Amino acid sequence: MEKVIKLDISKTLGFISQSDVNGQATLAKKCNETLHNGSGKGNDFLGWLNLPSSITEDQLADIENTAKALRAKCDVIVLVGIGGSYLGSKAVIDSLSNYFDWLQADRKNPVILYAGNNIGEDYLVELLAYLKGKSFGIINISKSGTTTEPALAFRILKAELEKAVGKEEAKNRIVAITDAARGALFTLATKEGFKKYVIPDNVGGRYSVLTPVGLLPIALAGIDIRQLVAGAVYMEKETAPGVPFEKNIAEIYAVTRNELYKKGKKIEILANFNPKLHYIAEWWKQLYGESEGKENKGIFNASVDFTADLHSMGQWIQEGERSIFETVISVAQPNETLTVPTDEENLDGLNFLAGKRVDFVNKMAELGTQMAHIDGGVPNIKIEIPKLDAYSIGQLLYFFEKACGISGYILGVNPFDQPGVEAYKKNMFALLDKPGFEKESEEIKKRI
Ligand SMILES: O=P(O)(O)OC[C@H]1O[C@H](O)[C@H](O)[C@@H](O)[C@@H]1O
Repeated sequence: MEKVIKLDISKTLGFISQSDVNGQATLAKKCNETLHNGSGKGNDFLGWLNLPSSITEDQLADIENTAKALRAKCDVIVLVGIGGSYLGSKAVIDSLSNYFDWLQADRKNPVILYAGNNIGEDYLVELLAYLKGKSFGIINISKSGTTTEPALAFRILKAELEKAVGKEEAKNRIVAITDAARGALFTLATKEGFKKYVIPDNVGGRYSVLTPVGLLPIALAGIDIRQLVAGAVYMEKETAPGVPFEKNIAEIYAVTRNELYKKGKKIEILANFNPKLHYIAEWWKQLYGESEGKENKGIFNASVDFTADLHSMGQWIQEGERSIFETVISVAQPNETLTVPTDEENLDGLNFLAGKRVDFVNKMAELGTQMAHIDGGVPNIKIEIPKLDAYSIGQLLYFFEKACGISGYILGVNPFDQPGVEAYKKNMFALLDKPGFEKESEEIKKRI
């Protein structure tokens, strides 16, 4: 079996035509070239493009050593971060770990928990209660170093860690990943003497999974980051502008989704048939949503976990407004084997499946769903990954990143900024009387 991911757009034809797709080949190629020659919008954020092939042995070894040192000290690691500062790690860790990993008592790797991605008071209190008496460490990730949610969680967690092990030992258990020279987290980490990793200036948060932002937590979870990077390196080559359009899956995916969008398919639903992929979709939603949703345009990104959501959103997908298309991530081979047992009494009527793999049942659900949805007017793009391993996931991440850059340029937006995210922050700061927001505070309070 080939160990590469495959893209199949044949089930969109009928909604769009092959000549619609081919007709955009030159534009897609131009957009891909524009990314590589750095002449497009947001060209100060293109560091992710060659990231896989430029990661050095020293960088990988350093990350692995830090992971080893933390692993030796900590049974639990709290990853503090929001958006691009945690979604990539969680996506990879969840997709490549035993689903019940966090319940295992005899562990080789620390449990990874998350904070700073919400402002839930109960969440933090319950987390602190869990951490009591545990040997824990913190990885604090913030590109800007000024994001409120992680800063707030870190302040609380750091105080707790210092209370538990003392200020000196806490320093050995805290790693900060942030800007090279700016931001509150940079200042704090420098002053306190925490181990620091840098998020390069030219890599935006949602494109940062292959920097220490993703690699350190992923390594801590016991995942082979070299294989992850190797998969991304492979995809970097396969999606380069020199690769002809017919073979360039990033260009084809970017074109296909834009052609569907032009035909009124304004919502893309990323579907999986494996619960471990849930957070890959969450990561993908930030990647595409923040990259393309601007200037009053852009596909709306949604996601579903099948077959669970066939029993909830399945109805809408089958018969609701015909404004959607579906992109399915299909895993060709499971890592484990389980066959349906025979039951003499057959009271549940399932003996027709006896001896069949559970994955065979899943694959028939997938095929049946694809056919039903196409019949219902939902174009279907299929992305097949060979199996859930680090090499395949590395390919998948880079594939989505590359296609996103191309797709954003096809749409005509800057895929590397996110000006709209500031609106809620400004209001929140005004409402909280943050120093520097006095005028906004006065204004907003009149509106309440
Ligand atoms: O890493 P940080 O600077 O803390 O940013 C975390 C996240 O929040 C911001 O508001 C942006 O919208 C995201 O793109 C970013 O990933």
